[in-house]
Amino acid sequence: MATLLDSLQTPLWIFDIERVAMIWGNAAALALWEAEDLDALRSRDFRAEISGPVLTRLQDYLERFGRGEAVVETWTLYPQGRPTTLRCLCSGYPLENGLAMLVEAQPVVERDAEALRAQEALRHTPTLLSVFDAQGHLLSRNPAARATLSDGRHFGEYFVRSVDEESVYQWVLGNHESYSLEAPVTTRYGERWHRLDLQRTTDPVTGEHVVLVSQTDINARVENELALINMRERLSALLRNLRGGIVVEDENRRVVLANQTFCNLFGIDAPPEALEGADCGEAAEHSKKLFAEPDAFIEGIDAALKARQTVTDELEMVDGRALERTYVPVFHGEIYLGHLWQYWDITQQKRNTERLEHFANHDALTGLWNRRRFEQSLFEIHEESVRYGQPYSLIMIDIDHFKLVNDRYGHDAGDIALRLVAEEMVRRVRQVDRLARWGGEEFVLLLPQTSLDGALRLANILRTRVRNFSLPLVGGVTISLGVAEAGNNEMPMAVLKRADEKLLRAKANGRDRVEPMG
Ligand SMILES: Nc1nc2c(ncn2[C@@H]2O[C@H](COP(=O)(O)OP(=O)(O)OP(=O)(O)O)[C@@H](O)[C@H]2O)c(=O)[nH]1
Repeated sequence: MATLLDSLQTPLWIFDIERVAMIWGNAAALALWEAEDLDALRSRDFRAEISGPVLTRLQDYLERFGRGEAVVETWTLYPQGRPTTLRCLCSGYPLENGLAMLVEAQPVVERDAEALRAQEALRHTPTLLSVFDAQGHLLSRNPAARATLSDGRHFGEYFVRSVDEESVYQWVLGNHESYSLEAPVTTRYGERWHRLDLQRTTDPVTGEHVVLVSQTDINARVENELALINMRERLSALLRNLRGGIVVEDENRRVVLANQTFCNLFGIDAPPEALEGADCGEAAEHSKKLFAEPDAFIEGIDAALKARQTVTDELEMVDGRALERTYVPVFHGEIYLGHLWQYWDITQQKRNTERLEHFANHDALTGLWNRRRFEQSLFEIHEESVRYGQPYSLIMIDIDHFKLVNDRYGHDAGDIALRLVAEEMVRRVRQVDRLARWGGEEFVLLLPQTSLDGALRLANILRTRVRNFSLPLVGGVTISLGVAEAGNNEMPMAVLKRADEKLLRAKANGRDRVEPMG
């Protein structure tokens, strides 16, 4: 019997799974396991050769062997270093105190081995593979497809939207070799985006046309793309609707995006979309003539691009408009992606500010500085005078008997008289002199770099001019003037007080005069 078994080409062996030891093997098995004789095979340590998971699997088989079942396993051994794939029929072999495993091994010819390996690869690949017949009925699936896709038996049940199903049928009918699409499909985890590659091929079993579908999950990528598109759309809508003019440039100074307000501000007739891709350097050269200082417009751009820091400046246009320009560099981490220019028409805002500033500093009736602005200037001149050791003088001026003017000719005529007297005095003083309305019918004149003599001379000239000045309706008025030169380290308010005292004296001494007498 042993001779018969030894003459078989089929390797046979009995393996004690519990002890992880070989009990017996025929001659073909000894050759396969590269053992000289049976003793060598029996004394071999198989714990080093059989992996843990395989051993666990074999131990699980014991129960099945006990029920009389056989199991088919595919193993690859390496006698003389050559891979030899074996299809092994494993069954139970009774021992005195348990069960061993009888293995009948059938070497697999190389072509079959390849097919088996390919089958194994398909079993483990994460790509979902399905085979459909030409009518779209499911023929088979790999484990990944089975685990992921819903139980649908027909191709059409894969797709969430019928439009995709439609296009695939078009392909099936159109007799093309392959077709790819990205579409939302129904999976066990809900609706997911998949990339599907369809390949027309021949069924090795029936010889009929079949369709092999391999699919991969691209949900994360599609979601990112959708989020990006969504964000870009929202951003463009935001920029388009901004009240300011916006132009976004890439790192090569090509327009990425502009809005309508930008086109309006720069007098561009084309729609903002037409600017995309335009060279901003050239466009700026072309637009510089719109600005009161064309070179400053270009220099501002160059400086901002060089510094790559957010900066804001103001530009005056030849047509009188004022623009505020802000440069904002755009970075992704360390990488410079380009920049954004923002232009606001601030003409009205500037006018409002100027108007407010004027109201805050000027007297509404005469247009002269008011007391607040005058005092500010007085302190500045005082500082200068202390620093450079230069004199300055003050003249307090009051119209004589002005109450009578009002009483006789009315308040409106009084107003006109006040304004005209102020204008007449302004005409005579120097550019550097500061005439202000101190209040009521009283004025104050600040004369930088002027000593008492010069101030007295001017005071008399003013007195004469006003006295000789003809006023509508009223006829004429006279003024009284008190003059004081600032003393060393004398505070401005003290100088003012002295000038006021002189004015009171001029009034007391008969009006239409200057005190001190020159
Ligand atoms: N029309 C007009 N009158 C003003 C204004 N401010 C002050 N006055 C008037 O100026 C007059 C000043 O009167 P007073 O302070 O008595 O002095 P005066 O009549 O000029 O007499 P003397 O200064 O002593 O020469 C008052 O009648 C004020 O109502 C103004 O803005 N418009």
